[in-house]
Amino acid sequence: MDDENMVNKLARIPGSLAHILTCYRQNQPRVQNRSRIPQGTLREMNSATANSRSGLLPPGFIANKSLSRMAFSAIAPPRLVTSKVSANPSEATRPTTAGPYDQKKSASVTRSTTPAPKAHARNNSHAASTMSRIGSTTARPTPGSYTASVGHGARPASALAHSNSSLGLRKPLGSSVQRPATSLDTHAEDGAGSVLPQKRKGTQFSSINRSSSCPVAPEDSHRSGSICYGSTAKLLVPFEAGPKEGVNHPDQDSLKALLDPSNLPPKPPEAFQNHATPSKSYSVPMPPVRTPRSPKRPPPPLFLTKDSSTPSSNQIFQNNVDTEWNHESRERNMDEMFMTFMTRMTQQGQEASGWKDSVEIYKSRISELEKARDGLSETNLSLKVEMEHLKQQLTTAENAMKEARREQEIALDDLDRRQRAELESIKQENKKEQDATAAYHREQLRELKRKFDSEIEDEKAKRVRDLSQLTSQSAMDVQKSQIELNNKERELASLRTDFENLKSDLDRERKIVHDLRHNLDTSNSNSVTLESTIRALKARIEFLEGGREEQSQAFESCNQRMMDALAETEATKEKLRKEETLRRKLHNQVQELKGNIRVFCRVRPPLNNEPATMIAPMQYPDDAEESKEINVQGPEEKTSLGAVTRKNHTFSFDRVFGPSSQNAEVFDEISQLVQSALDGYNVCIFCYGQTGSGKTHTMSSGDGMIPRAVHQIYDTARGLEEKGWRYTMEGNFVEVYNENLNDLLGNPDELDKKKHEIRHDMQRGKTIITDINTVELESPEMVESILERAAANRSVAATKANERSSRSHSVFILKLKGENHITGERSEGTLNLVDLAGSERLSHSGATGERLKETQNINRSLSSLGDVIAALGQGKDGGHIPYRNSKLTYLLQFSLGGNSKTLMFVMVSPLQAHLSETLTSLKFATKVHNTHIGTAKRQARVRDC
Ligand SMILES: Nc1ncnc2c1ncn2[C@@H]1O[C@H](COP(=O)(O)OP(=O)(O)OP(=O)(O)O)[C@@H](O)[C@H]1O
Repeated sequence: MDDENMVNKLARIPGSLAHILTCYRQNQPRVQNRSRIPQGTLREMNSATANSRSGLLPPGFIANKSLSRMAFSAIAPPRLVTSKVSANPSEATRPTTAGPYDQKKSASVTRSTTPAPKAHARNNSHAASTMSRIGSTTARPTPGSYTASVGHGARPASALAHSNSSLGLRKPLGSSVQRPATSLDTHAEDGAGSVLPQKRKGTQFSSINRSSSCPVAPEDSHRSGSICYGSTAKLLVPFEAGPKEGVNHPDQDSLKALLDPSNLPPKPPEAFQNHATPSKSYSVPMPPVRTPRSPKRPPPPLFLTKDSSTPSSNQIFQNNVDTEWNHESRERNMDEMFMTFMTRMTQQGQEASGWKDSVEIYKSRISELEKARDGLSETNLSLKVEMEHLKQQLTTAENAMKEARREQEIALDDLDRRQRAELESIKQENKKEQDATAAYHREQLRELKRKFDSEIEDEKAKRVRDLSQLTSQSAMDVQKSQIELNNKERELASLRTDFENLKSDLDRERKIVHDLRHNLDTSNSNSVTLESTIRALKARIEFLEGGREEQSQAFESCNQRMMDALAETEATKEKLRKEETLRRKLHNQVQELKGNIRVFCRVRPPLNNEPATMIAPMQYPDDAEESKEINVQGPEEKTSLGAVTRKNHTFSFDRVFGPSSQNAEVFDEISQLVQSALDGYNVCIFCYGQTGSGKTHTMSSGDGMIPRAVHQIYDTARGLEEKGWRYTMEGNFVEVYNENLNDLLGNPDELDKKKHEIRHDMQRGKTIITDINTVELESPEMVESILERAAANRSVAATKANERSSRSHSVFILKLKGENHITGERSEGTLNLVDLAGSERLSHSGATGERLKETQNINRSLSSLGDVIAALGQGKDGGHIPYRNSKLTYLLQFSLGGNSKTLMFVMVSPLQAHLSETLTSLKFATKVHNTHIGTAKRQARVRDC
């Protein structure tokens, strides 16, 4: 009673669960779900709710927890879950009053919760039509709608609903329905005890989720009314089995039958499966099910679980018995249950006939399949034939392929052979090219070697030339130093002389002073004497004034004697002039008698750095007498018997000067030729000999022939002044180098650059050189400056090229013009002092390049000189004399002819090393010496007086 009171109290609370249940009981439309809850259940719920609110847990709460949850879930508004989407909505919404054997309205069962319209379309071809689930719709709410079906394809995913729709659930309760055995299924049967193959359990024919991985959560399952059974699933079975649900017995056996997997509908035939869509949705021909409609409202649902804690159906039933329901309603229920049972029985009968129809359908299907199998067999046979044909083609193709492979191998072999042959030929060509390239490179190497050798030779020759140039430069420097030393010595001597003179002057002054003092004394005494003399003279005047006539006569006699003396003096001078003319004539005759070309030989002394071992043996047989011979021992020669012998070469000249001879002695011999130049003759004195033999020393040294000649000329000219002669002297100093004329008194920078031409006045016998500096020698001292200037220019030129003194001819030209103002005579002579270049032979010099050119020019000019002398010696004065063969002979044309006097110095080196050149020079000089040049002609004119 307390509970009832409590329930009543709760029922009065609007919105409370008890209130809702009360309203529901009174058929008041307060909620959509009009579930009828059994009193017992309601009481339990009320009790649980009360306990819950009071915070006390009633006994068995835990065991009944899920049940309580189900209770809440049961009163919740039905949830619409689409478990199947019919391909034909009209069919889905069609009432379940369709004919049970209408195949178009056969049930369609799907496992998928997703719509699969195509599956329905395909199933149509197998006479599987969509079967709308029989059940109530939302438009017709059912109070116990845990299995609330859907309208228009939307219904809760109720497992029971599936059960109803499946074939298995249409069978009578407690019996398993085996699907028709077909030939296709035989292989799938596993033992006699199994009603269905194990693999088919829980497969396509049931929408009951058997695995623990139920797609719907347990709680959701409660709401949706689906059944998930497994290890953790709780079973929710609608107590109120709606007519469309097919579960009309709330007893335990019926529930077990529902849950028995063997009651699931059989697997559709394989042929059907073959045509099933991948969506795993398929249709099976369903036996016609006639859905009975419950004439009355179904009893209130009974909540059951599979758990042991759930009271069994008997208990429930016992509880129901214990409830306070009235008997009338129970009788009504029993009647209804009986009616339902009867309906079910009738339905089962109808289903049995439906199964028979299904068997018939299966049989026809089997026959169709057998036909199909026959067709497939034929197809298989044709395919085999085709396979055989293909095998033959394959064999043929393999043979062809082998043949092609063999041909390809042959072709590859040929190609390989050809490539080897080509490779071999390429190798041979490469080898030839390499040989040719190597030969070409060897030739280039040889050419380069030759080129480098020649360059090395040139460089060596150049170095040798430079060395020689340096040597000669140093020799020149030594010579210069020696000249400077000589000058200094001369200056010192002159200073000493001056000192001596000053000393003597001082002595003389002292003597003069002494004399003056003495004279003063004498004068004093003389003055006394003079005074006495004056007195005596006064007495004499007085006496003479008495004898004037006698004195006049004596004066006239003295004057006459003086006039006689003057006449006698004039006669004497005239006689002297005549004697001078006669002397010149006689001098010239003497010179002519001596020969117009004379040869002197001079041997220079050994130098300090030349020991006696280097000196060649030379003897001077007539040194004490005339000194005209020289004996030279030739180089050692081996006789046929092996004895070493030396030839004696004796040469005879106009004069031979030995090593001890001095320039003064030499000049004495040539001074007469200088006099001849003063007398108006052309004189040519040249030195011939090899380099270093003493030519420059003889000709141009401080006491050489040139300065001595100038001094002599000055002295002679001064002496001739009293005889009426006045002389003017002009000097030129030129150089013939490489057949070019250079002015040694000009600008040194113009050496070898400025061109000078030689012009001859054939009528006057004069030679003119263009653009040449002429120095008038006003004093004999000027010749020294001339010589120094020329030597300086040659040294400058030597630094530019080589030793010019030995590689060029130098010609000092002194033009002497004399005029006798008494007699009117004029003379014009030329003195040429020539220092020839070294006469060494080309083969001995070993010269190359520029030096070779010099040597060739030197040899040519010396050879031309010899030719000219030889031509003159042959008496061809009127004939052709080859003066033009060289610049030197052309320059000396009027000094080498018949009216000129020529003196040749052959200079000899005392060195053994120069012996060969010495002999050559002496032989050449002998030839010149043996030449007789015709009578010289004096260039003198006598002015008509
Ligand atoms: N009679 C001599 N007495 C002393 N020394 C001499 C004599 N003759 C030559 N010499 C010396 O010998 C050296 C060579 O003489 P020199 O230069 O005159 O020869 P060269 O024939 O003129 O040579 P180059 O042809 O090169 O001019 C000089 O040092 C010179 O002083």
